Amino acid sequence: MRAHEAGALHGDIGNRGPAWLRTPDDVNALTPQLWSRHTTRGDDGALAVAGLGVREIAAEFGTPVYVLDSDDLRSRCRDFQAAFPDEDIYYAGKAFLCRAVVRMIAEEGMFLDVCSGGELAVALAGGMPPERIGFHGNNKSVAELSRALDAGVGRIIVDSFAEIERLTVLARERGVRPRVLIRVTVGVEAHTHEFIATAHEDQKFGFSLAGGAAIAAALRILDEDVLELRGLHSHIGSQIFDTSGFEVSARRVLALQAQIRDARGVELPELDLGGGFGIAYTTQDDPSTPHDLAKRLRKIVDSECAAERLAVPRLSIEPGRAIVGPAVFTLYQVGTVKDVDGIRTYVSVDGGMSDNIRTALYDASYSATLASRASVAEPMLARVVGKHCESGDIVVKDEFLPADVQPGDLVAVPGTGAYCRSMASNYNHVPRPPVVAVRNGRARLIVRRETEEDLLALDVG
Ligand SMILES: Cc1ncc(COP(=O)(O)O)c(C=O)c1O
Ligand SMILES: N[C@@H](CCCC[NH3+])C(=O)O
Repeated sequence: MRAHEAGALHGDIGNRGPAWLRTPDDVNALTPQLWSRHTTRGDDGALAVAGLGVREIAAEFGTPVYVLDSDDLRSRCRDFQAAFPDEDIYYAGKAFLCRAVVRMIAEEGMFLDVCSGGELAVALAGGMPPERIGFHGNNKSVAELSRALDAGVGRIIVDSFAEIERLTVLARERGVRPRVLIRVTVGVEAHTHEFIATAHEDQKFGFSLAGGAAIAAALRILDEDVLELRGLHSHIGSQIFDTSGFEVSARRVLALQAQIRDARGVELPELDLGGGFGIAYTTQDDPSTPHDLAKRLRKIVDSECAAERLAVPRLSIEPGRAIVGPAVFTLYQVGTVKDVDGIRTYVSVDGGMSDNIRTALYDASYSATLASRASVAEPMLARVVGKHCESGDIVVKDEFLPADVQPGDLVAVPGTGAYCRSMASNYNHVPRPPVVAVRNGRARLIVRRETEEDLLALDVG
C-alpha cells in the first residue's frame, strides 16, 4: 500500500478527495495501467473486454460480476516467465483460485502456491501436477499435511516446530521423504499496510532469524533426515513497490544459508523470495515490470552469494496479485445516487464489501469509471459504496465520475482480480458474484453466481 492511502478513509469529511486526485481532463478516459490489456472504450462509449461489451456481459450474467480478461492473465504469466526463465514461478493461489484458473496457470507452465487444504483440493481438481505445488500455511493440520503427502506435492514450506514434528511422523508412516523449505522471518519492515506485511518480528509467520529459531529448525531437519531440506523461503509482504525490502531479506536469508553451510557443510540448492509485487490501483501507483524485478532480484542474490561465497541457488518467486489483479474488473449496476449536501455524493452499487473487502480492511484505494456509456457531463467527485448494512461499506473512496451518473448505469472498478473474490463473503446474505472469463469476444462462466439456495444450503434447522 502506498503512503497516500494511509488514513484517507476514517474520519475524513468533505467532498475534496485526497490531494493527489486530480480532476480528469476527460472523465471517460481509461488509464491504461489500471485496466486489463484488452479493455477498451468502444465507439458506442461503453467498455469492452476482448471485444465484448459490458452491457452484453451484464445482460447475460447480471451484476455484480467479476470480468476476467483471460488472455491478460496468461500474458502476465508469460511476462514473468520471460523475465525469470531459470526460476520457478509459483502463482499464489490465495489471490484467486478456481478450477479454470488452475488450468490456465498449469497450461502456462506455472507452479502454484496453496496455503490450505481447500486450496490444495481446488489445485488438484484443476489438474495442477502435484510436483508443481508448494504448500504453505502457519498452522497446517495433520489432515492437510497427510493430504499433501499423499498427493505428492512438490514442496512443503514448513512454518513451525510443531509442523516439523507432525510432518516427520507422517512422512515416516508413509515411507516418503518430502521436500521442504523453511519459512524464515527475516525481520524486514516492508513498506506496506501493517496487515499485509509478513516479515517483521512480531507476527505469526515463519521461524525468526534474529531469535535463532530459523537456524534451529534447519539443523533439526538436517539431523533428522526424514525431510529433504531444499532451501529457505522468505515472503516480506504484499503490494510492495520498493525492492529495498527484498534486498535486506535476501541478504539475511543468504547469511543464514552460509551459517547452515558452516554448521553442517550443506549448501541448500533453492531459495524462494516470495511474492508481494505491487500493482496499480490508482494513477499514483507505478509498478515495476517483471523484467525490472528480475534484474534487481538477480543482482541482489548474485552479490549476496558472492559475499557469502555461496553457489547461487535456484530461485523461485510467488506472485499472486501481479498475475491476476489487473486481469479483472468488477462490473456493478448503480442503484442510487445520493448527494449529501455540502459533503459528498454517494453512488450506491449492487455489491460492496462482500465482493471487495479490501477498502474496508486495508483502507485500500481503488478507481472506477462509468462503464455502460460515455458521458459529456462534468466530472464529479463521488464515493462508490455498496449495499451492505455498514457505513464502512465503501468500494472506491474517491473518484471522479460524470455528474450525470444515474441509477441503471454500469460502473466498473479495475484491479479486482486479487483478493476480492477470494476474500468475498456472504455478509447480509448477499450472494457472491460470478466470475466470467472473456476471450476473443466470447464470455465463459467460470464461477457461477451464488443463489439463495446456496445461502440456505448449510442451514440444518
Ligand atoms: C507466502 C506468500 N507467498 C506469496 C504471496 C502472494 O502475495 P502477492 O499476491 O502480493 O504477490 C503471499 C501473500 O501475501 C504469501 O503469503
Ligand atoms: N489479502 C491481502 C494480501 C495478503 C495475502 C497473503 N499473505 C490483500 O488483499 O492485499
